[in-house]
Amino acid sequence: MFISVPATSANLGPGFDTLGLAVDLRNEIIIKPSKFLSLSTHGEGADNPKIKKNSLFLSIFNENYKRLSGRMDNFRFEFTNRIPISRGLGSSSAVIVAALSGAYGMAGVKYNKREILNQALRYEHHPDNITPAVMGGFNVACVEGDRVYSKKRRMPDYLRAVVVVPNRTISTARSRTVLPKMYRKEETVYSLSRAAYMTALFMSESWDLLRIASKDKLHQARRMKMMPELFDVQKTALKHGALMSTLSGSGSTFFNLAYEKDAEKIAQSLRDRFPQFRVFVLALDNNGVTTRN
Ligand SMILES: Nc1ncnc2c1ncn2[C@@H]1O[C@H](COP(=O)(O)OP(=O)(O)O)[C@@H](O)[C@H]1O
Ligand SMILES: N[C@@H](CCOP(=O)(O)O)C(=O)O
Repeated sequence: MFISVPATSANLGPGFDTLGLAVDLRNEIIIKPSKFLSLSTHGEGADNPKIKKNSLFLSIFNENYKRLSGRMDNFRFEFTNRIPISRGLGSSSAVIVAALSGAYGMAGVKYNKREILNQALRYEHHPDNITPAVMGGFNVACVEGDRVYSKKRRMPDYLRAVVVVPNRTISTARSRTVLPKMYRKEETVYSLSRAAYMTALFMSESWDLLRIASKDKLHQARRMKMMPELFDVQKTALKHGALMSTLSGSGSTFFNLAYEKDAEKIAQSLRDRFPQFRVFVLALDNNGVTTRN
């Protein structure tokens, strides 16, 4: 079984825990029956013993494979990781979605993407990464009980994501602990209104007002203070024509949306100013997780 799952950029500024989109940077997993458990890992994290153990993937795969098949069998897992880890590109969501897709596939149980998404919610309680990782495209999502309610919009091929990946990680869990427990009404309305406006802009493909819609007062600035050079990344991207420039998820990556015609120029300006960071120009993904036997 072959599984491919995209990276995702969540929040998109004010859409904390609700807005997110998928980009064409994918982890791939091959699963084959085997006499004994064997793992191989290439790419991101391949030199990290904790990542190589793949405990997050294996624990979710084994739990759900047993739930679905009633058996515990051995497999060979071959991981090709292209999604930087703990950088705000939804690497944990990609693992969760891939493990669930693999468990259903290897157990021979028919499933749809909505089932995978609702199962993924058990492992990651904010839906803004898992939803685009499953569905692809731009998604607005909310949670009611144990279900995700979401709406997808396919992204046009004339847009690109210019992502700046710093050389330092930010754990999502730790990054959430620095956020306040309470917010002033003004801050909440500031972000709430822009998240709603951004959704309307994405759904109507109105790209030229995203700079207004993508401002936030709930989480972004507080997180960027953990890596102050990110303020300069944002300033540089906007100066060179980015449609919007936001912290990707909990960071450290910065997500810059651009027209394809401007993307390379923006990327080069960022590479020149931040040679210590990786800069990728990526197409937007509309497929989400895909599998084939
Ligand atoms: N390719 C991978 N293989 C194994 N574990 C992974 C992989 N990607 C992510 N993880 C797990 O997810 C954790 C990162 O999750 P998180 O801090 O939410 O980062 P991100 O912002 O990328 O989602 C890692 O510490 C690891 O436990
Ligand atoms: N809404 C979450 C998104 C986390 O995204 P990730 O890619 O950093 O895991 C948050 O802001 O904590």
